[in-house]
Amino acid sequence: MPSSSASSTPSRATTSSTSRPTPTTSRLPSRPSERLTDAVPGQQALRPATSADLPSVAEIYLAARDAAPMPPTVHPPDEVRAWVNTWDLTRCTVWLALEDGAPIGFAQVTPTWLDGLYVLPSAQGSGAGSALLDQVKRERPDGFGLWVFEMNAPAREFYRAHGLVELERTDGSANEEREPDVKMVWPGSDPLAFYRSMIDEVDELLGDLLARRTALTRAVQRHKHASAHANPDRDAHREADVVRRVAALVPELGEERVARIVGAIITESLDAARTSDGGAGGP
Ligand SMILES: O=C(O)C(=O)C[C@]1(C(=O)O)C=C[C@@H](O)C=C1
Repeated sequence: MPSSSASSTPSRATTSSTSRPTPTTSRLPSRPSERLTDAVPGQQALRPATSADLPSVAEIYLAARDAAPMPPTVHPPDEVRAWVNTWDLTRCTVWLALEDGAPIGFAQVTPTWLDGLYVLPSAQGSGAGSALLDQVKRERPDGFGLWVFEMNAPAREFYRAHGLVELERTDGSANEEREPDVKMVWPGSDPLAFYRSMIDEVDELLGDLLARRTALTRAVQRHKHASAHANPDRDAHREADVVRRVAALVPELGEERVARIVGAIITESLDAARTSDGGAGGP
């Protein structure tokens, strides 16, 4: 079943890829200063959910998902109900939107992710989605991320209209539904710090990958030299093949730029292989 966990900043590996917001569109103005804890007849209110609310939360989730342009849930409704019932409200916060005291929507938040924001189809356009999102922004002033299915155009538009930014797209191979999705972020009160901390995380991965790749270039070179290979240093055909494969993964850069990047990596790896043993190159 889907689960969520927290990380210092949003990253693909730590989100529940099944949490998909519904297309909540706000016709009423959002009310950022509103912090109601008690229901007022005829009006909407927000309050944190308790475990006693989880059955209602599950029904909102099922109804909202059903009506949204989202793929069907992989799990049958009773499994979804049982899963929602396991949510640990000491590890995530669930905010409820209420109308006349009855739950009409909810937002599930971890320290760095908005794992889900769903509003009953009958309450969409009532401002409940905006009120929930404003509450999440107040609670997470340093920013947060979320995943939304690419096909869920109304939800993406809703988030864009509320200042969230689309950052990454996937082919869906990592989510349960196998549907392309999009990572969106709200960069919080200090966007530069938010984006930089995300860059730091990616750079860490990049550094690990560079270390692994450099070690492999060294190992291939040693093998080629030891076996008197016909083409011991550069192999243009092989490099062109590498560039094609990498470029297919980064269409935004295009083959020419990728060729320059891959060329620099190989040149510097070959240089490192010649000038030191690097310790981890293996036999
Ligand atoms: O595949 C090889 O033959 C290598 O030597 C490895 C490698 C690389 O690092 O990918 C390095 C140099 C060659 O020009 C092609 C590729």
